[in-house]
Amino acid sequence: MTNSFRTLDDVDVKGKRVLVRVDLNVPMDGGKVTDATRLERIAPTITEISDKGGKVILLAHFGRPKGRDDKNSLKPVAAALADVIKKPVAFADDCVGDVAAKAVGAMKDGDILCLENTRFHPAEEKNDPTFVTELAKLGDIWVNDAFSAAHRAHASTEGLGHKLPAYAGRTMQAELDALGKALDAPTKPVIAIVGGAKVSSKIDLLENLVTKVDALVIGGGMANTFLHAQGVKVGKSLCEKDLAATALRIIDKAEASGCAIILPVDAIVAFHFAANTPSHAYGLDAIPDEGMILDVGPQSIERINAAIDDAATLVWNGPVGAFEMTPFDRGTVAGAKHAAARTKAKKLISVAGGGDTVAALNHAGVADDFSYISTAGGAFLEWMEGKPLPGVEVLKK
Ligand SMILES: Nc1ncnc2c1ncn2[C@@H]1O[C@H](COP(=O)(O)OP(=O)(O)O)[C@@H](O)[C@H]1O
Ligand SMILES: O=C(OP(=O)(O)O)[C@H](O)COP(=O)(O)O
Repeated sequence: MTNSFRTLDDVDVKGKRVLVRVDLNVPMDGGKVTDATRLERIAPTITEISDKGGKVILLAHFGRPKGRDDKNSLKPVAAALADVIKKPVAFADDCVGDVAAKAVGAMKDGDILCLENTRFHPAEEKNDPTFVTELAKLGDIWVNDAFSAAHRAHASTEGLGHKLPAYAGRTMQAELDALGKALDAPTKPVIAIVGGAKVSSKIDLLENLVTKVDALVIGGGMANTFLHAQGVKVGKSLCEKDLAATALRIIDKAEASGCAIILPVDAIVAFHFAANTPSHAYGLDAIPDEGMILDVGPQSIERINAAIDDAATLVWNGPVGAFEMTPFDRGTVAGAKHAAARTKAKKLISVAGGGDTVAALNHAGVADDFSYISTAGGAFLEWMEGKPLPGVEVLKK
C-alpha cells in the first residue's frame, strides 16, 4: 500500500520550495489549541524536510469559513505548531497573491512558513484551476500529509497533485499503513460508533458503512437527526431535520444488511449550551420543547457498552455528546473507558479517529490504550467504506 505512490524517500528536497498540505484543523478554545495530536503527527514530515534543507510552505484549512474572518485564522495554530516542532514558524496573511509570494521569496533553506487558511478563498473548495495555478506558483513540489482531509477534492488537497510533482508525507504513509493493518480484514463482529456534529457531511457515508459493519451505534448530533426521523421530539437539539429521509433510508439499508442500529434510548437535556448548566436525564417521549440533548443518558451508556462487549473490532468517529463541557462528557468518557479496558484485556481491536474524537479520548485519559488512533474522522470512515479518497488517489497517478 505505502509504496503505490512516491514518498519523501523519492525526492531530494534540498533548496526546493515544498508545498506541504497538512491538517491544522485542531480543537481550539479561547484562541488556544486544546488538543495538539494533529500537530504532533505532522511534525516528522515538517522536521524532515526542514532538516534536509527544503523550504517548508504549509497549506491548511481551519473550520468552515464563508470568506475571510478572524475567528478562523491559522495564526494561533501556527504559533502552537512552532511550540510542538520546536522551530520557528513564520506566518503569511494570505495563501496566494503578493503577500504569499513575498513571504515565500524571503525564505531560506530549512525555513518553515505557514500560509493563512486556504478556505478564506471559496475557490479552494471548488478546486478552481486558476486558484490551483496560483498556489502552484509558490512551490516546486507538493507533499500531501493531510490524510484527515484526503476525502476532500479541494485545490490544496487534490488539485495541486495534478500541477506539481506529488509525494506522500510521513503521516499520510503511516495512517494508510496502520489502518490497512488494523482494518483491511477486520475481525468480526465489527461495530462502529458515529457521533459528533458534522451531520450533513457524514450522514451519507453511513449508507455504505452499514453494509460493512455488524452494528452501528449512533450518538451525538447525528443521533438527534435519526431520532427526529423516527418521530421523537428533540426540542432545540442540534438536528438536521431535512435529512430525516436520508436517516430512514439508512435504517432500512442497515436492516437489509443485517446491521443492528443502536440509537439512544434516553438523553441528558439542558436548556443552555454551557458547561455545568443544570441538566437532567429524560426518556425520549419527554424531551422538553426548549431543551437540548447534549449527551446520551445512563441507559444508553449501558447499551453502548453492551454493544462494545459484543464486538471484536470497534471503529469510532464522533463524540456521543458535547464532551468539551462537563457533565456532557459522561457518555463519551464511559464508552471510551469501556473500549479501552476491553482493548487492554485483548478482547477488542479499537480504532478511533477525528480531531474532536481524539481530543475526547485524551480527555478520558485512554487514547494510548486504543489499538490505533487516526488523525482522521470523516476521511477514515470513507476509507473504511472502501471509497477512493481524492487526496490519496492523486498521489498514485
Ligand atoms: N448532542 C450534541 N449536541 C451538540 N454538539 C454535539 C453533540 N454531541 C457531540 N457534539 C459535538 O460534536 C463535535 C465533534 O464532531 P465532529 O467534528 O463530527 O467530530 P470529529 O472532529 O472527531 O470528526 C464536538 O465538538 C461535540 O461537542
Ligand atoms: O477535521 C476534519 O475532519 P473530521 O472532523 O472528520 O476529523 C478535517 O480537517 C476535514 O475538515 P472538513 O470536514 O471541514 O472538510
